[in-house]
Amino acid sequence: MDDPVLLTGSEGRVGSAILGDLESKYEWRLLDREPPAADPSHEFFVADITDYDAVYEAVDGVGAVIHLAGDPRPEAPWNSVLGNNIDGTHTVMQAAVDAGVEKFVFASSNHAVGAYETEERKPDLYRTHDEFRLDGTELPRPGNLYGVSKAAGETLGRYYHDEFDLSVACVRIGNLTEGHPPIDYERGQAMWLSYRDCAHLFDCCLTADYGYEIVYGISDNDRKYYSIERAREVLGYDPQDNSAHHDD
Ligand SMILES: NC(=O)C1=CN([C@@H]2O[C@H](COP(=O)(O)OP(=O)(O)OC[C@H]3O[C@@H](n4cnc5c(N)ncnc54)[C@H](O)[C@@H]3O)[C@@H](O)[C@H]2O)C=CC1
Ligand SMILES: O=C1O[C@H](COP(=O)(O)O)[C@@H](O)[C@H](O)[C@H]1O
Repeated sequence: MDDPVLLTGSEGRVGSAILGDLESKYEWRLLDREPPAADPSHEFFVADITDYDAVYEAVDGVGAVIHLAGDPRPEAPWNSVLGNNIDGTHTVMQAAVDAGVEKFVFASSNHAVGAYETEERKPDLYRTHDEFRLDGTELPRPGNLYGVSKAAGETLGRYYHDEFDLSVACVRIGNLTEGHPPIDYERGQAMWLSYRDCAHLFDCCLTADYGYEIVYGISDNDRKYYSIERAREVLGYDPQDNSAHHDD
């Protein structure tokens, strides 16, 4: 990717994992509604993603977008996910298509499929002996309104791919935690995504060729109920971390 890359939600946790490893690899444009904490070393747009004109200005001239901005709270209320996650994602995708962007990487979530974790399956599906796997071909099954908003973002991506030929990768991110997997939290350990695997996976999304993809964003954990085979095959994802290699 020789053209600049727009990173929305750059001031958050996922943004810092991505920039931590990839800052010097791409020419970044950063966008967040919060101003940068320090002097930014990249072009920075303070804007709300529901503001089409501001987003278009940021996206015009980039080759790819990594879209992270949104309300990340599983308990977020409808008015917030409707505005920040659904309207915001629609605005960024529409502006990307209008500006002729080729590739769009969408931060989806494990919560788009959270309701597959039924009482019958829990807690066994969080453990190594259990062979239950979601692989991205299943229908969305959200367990909260936040998950509904992520499923909506994936569907918007499908539409913009089919109608406008935008390459779209939806990454159903698990639990991004810095330095070590979540402690005393089996579910979080099964879906742990380390910072370096996060940066590597989004790097793969910028460099691989694809049409429309849904992949899971977790490290290569022994415990897992999300398959990472599609991410390996299509994107060349080769994670280095595993929650089993930590003591907690
Ligand atoms: N951290 C995690 O483990 C996971 C994160 N995700 C998704 O990844 C994305 C990033 O998550 P985090 O970095 O953890 O969240 P975060 O809250 O740390 O960062 C989100 C950033 O987006 C910005 N933002 C929010 N609404 C905005 C708007 N309307 N306009 C402009 N900027 C806006 C915020 O100011 C913030 O800097 C979110 O879409 C979240 O749903 C998905 C699964 C897991
Ligand atoms: O989508 C998200 O998922 C992670 C993990 O979910 P949790 O239910 O184990 O907390 C969450 O931490 C993050 O905030 C959210 O955006």
